[in-house]
Parts: sequence; structure tokens; C-alpha cells
Amino acid sequence: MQQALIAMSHSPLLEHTNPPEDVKAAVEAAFDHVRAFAKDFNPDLVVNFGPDHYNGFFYDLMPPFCVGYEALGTGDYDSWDGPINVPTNEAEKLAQYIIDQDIDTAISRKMEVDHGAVQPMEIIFGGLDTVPVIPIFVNSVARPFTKVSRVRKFGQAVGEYFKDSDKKVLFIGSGGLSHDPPVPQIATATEEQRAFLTDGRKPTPEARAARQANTINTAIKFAAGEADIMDLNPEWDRAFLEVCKSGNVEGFDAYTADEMDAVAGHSSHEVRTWVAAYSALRACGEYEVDYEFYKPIKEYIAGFGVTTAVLKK
Ligand SMILES: O=C(O)/C=C/c1cccc(O)c1O
Ligand SMILES: [Fe+2]
Repeated sequence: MQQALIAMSHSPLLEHTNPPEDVKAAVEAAFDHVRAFAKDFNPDLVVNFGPDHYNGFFYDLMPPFCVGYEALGTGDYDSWDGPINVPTNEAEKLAQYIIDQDIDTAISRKMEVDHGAVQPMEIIFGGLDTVPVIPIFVNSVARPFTKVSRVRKFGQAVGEYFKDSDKKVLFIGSGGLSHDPPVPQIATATEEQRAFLTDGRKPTPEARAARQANTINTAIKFAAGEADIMDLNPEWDRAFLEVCKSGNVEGFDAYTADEMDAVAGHSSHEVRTWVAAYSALRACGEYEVDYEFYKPIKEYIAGFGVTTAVLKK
């Protein structure tokens, strides 16, 4: 088996809020599963589809996709802070291949990636300086959003590139499922928020702490039924997981940005990373989802999903 997949939610609240013990234990068991899965698969390379939350990408230049040739973590919410082990030459060849398939992508020789991109690798491998990783940004917070069918085609191009590779490649998708954390949106932003969304790199320690405290407080209130954010939508989450399991990645095309906002929250777009990852795996062959965990967890502001998939023999 040359390709495999892990698609999972992330949450910066994992270390900051306190769900009931049985919920924490269930999430930890899911993390144990993905760690064992990755250890068993023993990838030579990870291709990591991740979102960003205005830590690395801003409205001064917001691409739908970006392949990182070199990258570093932003360290938000105590996530990976520093250089990432990216095989630059392979990333360059991958981007050229994607473009040759008539799918345009940005590239970066200094891509900054936040908790949303790095958390799965921190959980699975203990960091981003171990297994070589090509980080790929998939815009999941900043309108305008590219159509989901485009994300599928982008993922397919990535998968095709690796289909006959002699390397064992693990595709990771990080994000989702339904959730609506307090990340500002450009359409409703105040002047100050608009300035931040446009060019908010390198926040002061105070600004970063205030943002993080706001998210943590919102999560605590959300769990207590008192927060002014959209509820999680387990029904939507389960339907999305069914599409992942079906193997029919064209089924993702029915999702539209407006409907996702309306029924699953403004950060449900993070499932675009799953769409890219599942489409990449599908381009390598028929797959089966051999593990699924799901729980709506208000303390993490996340419809929390964890899946693994392998190619059919
Ligand atoms: O960027 C933030 O401040 C918050 C991000 C967040 C909160 C809850 C769930 C997630 O997936 C997030 O990325
Ligand atoms: Fe996120």
C-alpha cells in the first residue's frame, strides 16, 4: 500500500477547556488510533492539507490554494513554532504538476502555517521536524470561496502526482466538521477587525493573548449553552462523513459555501481539507474508510471527526 489517509478535526481548545472525562478519553482513544495507523503505515512523506485562521494568510493576498516549498509554524495557541521539514524539490515538482493539469495554485517559499494545519502532525508524529511534509493551504475561512468541485479537482491532481510514486505517502486533511468559532468575517468586521484580517501578521503578545482568551471564553460559554455562535450540526456532520465513506468524491460537489455557512457554521469550510485529501486518495485508487470517530464537542467548538482510509486491495 503506497498511499493512505488521515482526516481529522483540530481544535486549539484541546488543552484549554475541559469536556467530560468520558469525552476526553474517547478523543484520546481516537488520537491513539491515528498514531498507531501512521506508525503502521510508516510514510516516507506526508501531504498535509490544512486551513489557516488569519495567522499565515490574510486579505492582502488570499489564494484558494498554496503549496508550501518552505514553511514555518506560527506558534498560535502554543502550536508548532519554527521551521518545518519540507522536501522543497518534491514540493516544486508537485506544484508544477498541479499547474500542468490546468489547476492554478499559489506557491510559497516562506509559508506560515497555524494550529489548524499543524495540530494533526503534532498529535500523530510529535512535531513537524520528523517525517517530511508538503504543507498545502486550502482557504477555508476567507470569502470568496472556490467551488468545492474545484477543491476536489485540486486534490485529485495532487493524488495523481503521487499515484505511481515509489514513496509511501500519507494524505492528511485537518479541520471541520460543523463549527462556528469566533473568527471575524470580512463582511461583518469592524474597522479594527478589517485591518487585522487584511494584514494582521505578527500580532503583539497582548493581541494574541486577547484573541485566544476570547476563543476560550466563547467555548466555555458555548458548553454552558450561553454563547452567541451557531450550534454544531451533528446531522450535517454525519451526512458529510457518509460522502467520505461512499468513495464517490464527486458527491462533495453538491456542497455550496452559502449553505455551509447557513447550516454548519462559518468554519465548516474546513472540510475542504478533507475534500482535497479524500480526492487525492481516490485518485490513487478505490479506498475504504477503516476507522471513524465522531462526537459533537462544544468545549472544543467542533463537530469532532477522525477518520482513516486505505486503498482497497
Ligand atoms: O483561530 C481561532 O482563534 C480559533 C480557531 C478554532 C476554534 C475552534 C475550532 C477550530 O477548528 C478552530 O480552528
Ligand atoms: Fe480551525
